[in-house]
Amino acid sequence: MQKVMDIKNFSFTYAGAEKPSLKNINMSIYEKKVTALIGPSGCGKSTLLRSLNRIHDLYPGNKYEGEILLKNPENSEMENILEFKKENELINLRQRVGMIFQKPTPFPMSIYDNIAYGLRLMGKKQNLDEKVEEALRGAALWDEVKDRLKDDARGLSGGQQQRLCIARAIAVEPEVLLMDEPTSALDPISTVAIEELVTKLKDKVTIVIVTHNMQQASRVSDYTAYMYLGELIEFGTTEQIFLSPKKKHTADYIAGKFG
Ligand SMILES: Nc1ncnc2c1ncn2[C@@H]1O[C@H](COP(=O)(O)OP(=O)(O)OP(=O)(O)O)[C@@H](O)[C@H]1O
Repeated sequence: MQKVMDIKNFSFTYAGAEKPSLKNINMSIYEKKVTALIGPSGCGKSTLLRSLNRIHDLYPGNKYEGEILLKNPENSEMENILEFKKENELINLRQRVGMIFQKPTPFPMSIYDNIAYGLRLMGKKQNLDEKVEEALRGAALWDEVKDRLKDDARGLSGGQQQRLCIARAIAVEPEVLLMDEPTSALDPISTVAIEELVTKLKDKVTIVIVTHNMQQASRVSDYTAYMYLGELIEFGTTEQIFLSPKKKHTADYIAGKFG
């Protein structure tokens, strides 16, 4: 199995906080697989996810220790993203490691421009119509919006907006897609649509997903990381974590005894 990211002895402390929110995390993210981060509220799932594309750095003063390595697709070398310093390195990183948030965040512009925006920014201005269509098809939204591409994206339903955000993210061809509880604001039908999409997308992109919903983790992921109080308690294939966890702590959480 190919690793696309490798997290080594990673600790993270928020600016002004006394204690680290993540302590000595070691785990790998495997290419074209879905990895779920699970654990009770406050255990550090979102903090870890947001470290993977340095989105924390939109606020200054956070402290990173250890390494987060990302495979360079051109030469397969693993590069430490914690060493990226220049603004353009970080912008490029966030294009390579995209992010989908809990609440859909469409830009205040048309459906078409939501997708075209990032492509134009990257100078990918040729065959824009085809690229927009491909991204919307990839996010299973094309049929629903093809006759209203010029309409304001904010007029879409919540589930459609989330798929639009996924289309926007995949349009710039990221290597990894981070999803922070992408269905928590959605109804059950929209949730099923996003879960099916996650399964379909892994042909093209590696996915890391934070979820509170254990059934969701077991349905969509190949690997699962169980976290507690800022530490990684257990990491393994989803089957192993759910059916034969090695640690009692993991077993108790999966059995719903706490959290
Ligand atoms: N901006 C911040 N500044 C300081 N501490 C923070 C900040 N954001 C989160 N924390 C702390 O970091 C720890 C991990 O929080 P995080 O949001 O990553 O947990 P989580 O597992 O994603 O929780 P939830 O499931 O409730 O979203 C918590 O103790 C939290 O209080």
